[in-house]
Amino acid sequence: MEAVRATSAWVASHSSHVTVDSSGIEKVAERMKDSIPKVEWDFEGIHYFDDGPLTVQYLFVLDALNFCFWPDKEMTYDHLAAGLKEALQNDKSAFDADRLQKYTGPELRKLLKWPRPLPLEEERVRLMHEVGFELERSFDGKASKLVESCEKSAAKLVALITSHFPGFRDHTVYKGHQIFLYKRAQIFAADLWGAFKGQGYGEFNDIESVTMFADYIVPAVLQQLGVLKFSPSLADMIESNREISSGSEEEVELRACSVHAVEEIRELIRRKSGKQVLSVELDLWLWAFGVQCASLQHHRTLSIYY
Ligand SMILES: Nc1nc2c(c(CN[C@H]3C=C[C@H](O)[C@@H]3O)cn2[C@@H]2O[C@H](COP(=O)(O)O)[C@@H](O)[C@H]2O)c(=O)[nH]1
Repeated sequence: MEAVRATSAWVASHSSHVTVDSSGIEKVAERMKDSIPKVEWDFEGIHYFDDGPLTVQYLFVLDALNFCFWPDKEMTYDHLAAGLKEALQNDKSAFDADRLQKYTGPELRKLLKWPRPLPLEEERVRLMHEVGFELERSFDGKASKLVESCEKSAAKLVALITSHFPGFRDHTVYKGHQIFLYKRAQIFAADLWGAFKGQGYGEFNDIESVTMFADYIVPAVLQQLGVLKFSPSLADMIESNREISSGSEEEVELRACSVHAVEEIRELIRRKSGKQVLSVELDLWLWAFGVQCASLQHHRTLSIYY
């Protein structure tokens, strides 16, 4: 995750459309230095959990599909998480590696009880197949094996996932430099940590190395908090719901500056109070705040990464 941190910092220092505002960072750090409002993982009560390997399989499939909800206002992350949970409760073998490789678009819709095509449905199906194929080829079909082989290191887990599963390789080229964001690979490590409460499959000795998850909700929250400032043209694109293309300078800056800003907030809290705050905790607080804010205007990019 050092690569995510370093390359995001590089974007922030060469940015043309997004600025990380130091007085905004100061305000948020000051507000949070004594206590970060604690948000429970699964505060929504929508995720499958049985304290065993099937939960790991569920979370891996969930995070393989954890992207691009906005084109259909009603299909949200909550629907996906709850829909996959119900599917698994009804059929414990629904996410077996051989089954994952066979789903069609209409079957996935049926699984999620969704009446119309899902956003980026073909990509979602392709990524399910990829997960099933590679789990079967390299990990006896089990996401739990993948996690076990990382010896309690989130950094190793992210490296292993991104080397085996191309769909998780969330990176881009910005002003000639390769930038890494690894949103879905990192959120899988954080979901394990949150679901298993830092024990068993969720025990990581280096959870502090995980950065925030560069999605489309948190950048908008950081802007509302005065931490990110947008150029007039970018602000106009977001306000008028104009699509921002994947890999454009604007899109990379929105995501990378968010990662960098959360790292700066975390560092400032450490200097002010001596407390080691995790980016994962800051992220969950910011995200939960964002999804509960109905008027939040976020950027719109068609992407399989977030
Ligand atoms: N930064 C960040 N982004 C996150 C999450 C989560 C869910 N995390 C779970 C883990 C424990 C909790 O209890 C949460 O349930 C989803 N997303 C992103 O949001 C967007 C979907 O939004 P909407 O259109 O409103 O459904 C989409 O890009 C999705 O990838 C997070 O935690 N952090």
